[in-house]
Amino acid sequence: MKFDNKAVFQDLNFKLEKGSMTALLGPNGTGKTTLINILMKLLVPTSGSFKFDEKVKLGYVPQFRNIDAEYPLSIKAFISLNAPLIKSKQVKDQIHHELEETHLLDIQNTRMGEASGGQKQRAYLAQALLDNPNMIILDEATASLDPVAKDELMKLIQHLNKEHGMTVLFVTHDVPLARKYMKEYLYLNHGTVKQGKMSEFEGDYE
Ligand SMILES: Nc1ncnc2c1ncn2[C@@H]1O[C@H](COP(=O)(O)OP(=O)(O)OP(=O)(O)O)[C@@H](O)[C@H]1O
Repeated sequence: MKFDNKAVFQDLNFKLEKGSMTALLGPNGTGKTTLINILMKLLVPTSGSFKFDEKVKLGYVPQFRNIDAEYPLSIKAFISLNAPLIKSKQVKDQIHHELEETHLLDIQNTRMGEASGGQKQRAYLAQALLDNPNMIILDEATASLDPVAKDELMKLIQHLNKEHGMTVLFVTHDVPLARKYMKEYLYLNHGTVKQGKMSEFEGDYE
């Protein structure tokens, strides 16, 4: 991938297996977000190609960013933004199910603006789950969350992987967190990528 003739990375060659849990690691500015944008087809690579199995359905949880304290929608209404305006019983049931799955049922009427960082990220996850993805990409979704909220989100991701076979690609700078929850790593640095088992990841680039 090049921007203005400057290569961000080249000769990337990797494969993500169905049901894998991969941390996408790398120093600032090495192209993690660029790579994700390519995978999500938001960016076209300068050259090269990639292919998803035709059964792959992608979901996405964005980087943590704070929502205005005055934001008027409830957690439930926010999640429902990703559902048709006129909601069939089936859609209503699914919203209920995703609220339950992400442990937000009891606080579904709390305003998003008042929710904690962890609750907001779980709401983004619930919103993504409404599309029934079988692969989920998380872009620094735990950055700036406190340790308890990080663990809660990661445990949920782990549950989705174990119980629902969800393939996970998790962009993070948090190597200890990746060691705790991820099974594989992709390490982007010096314009190329290394892949391996998270338990064998050496190096602390921070
Ligand atoms: N649209 C763009 N036009 C020009 N340069 C870009 C564009 N998008 C990204 N870049 C450059 O590409 C490089 C990779 O950026 P990217 O945001 O993908 O890195 P990153 O690994 O996600 O960084 P971080 O860890 O800080 O989030 C950077 O040097 C960035 O300035």
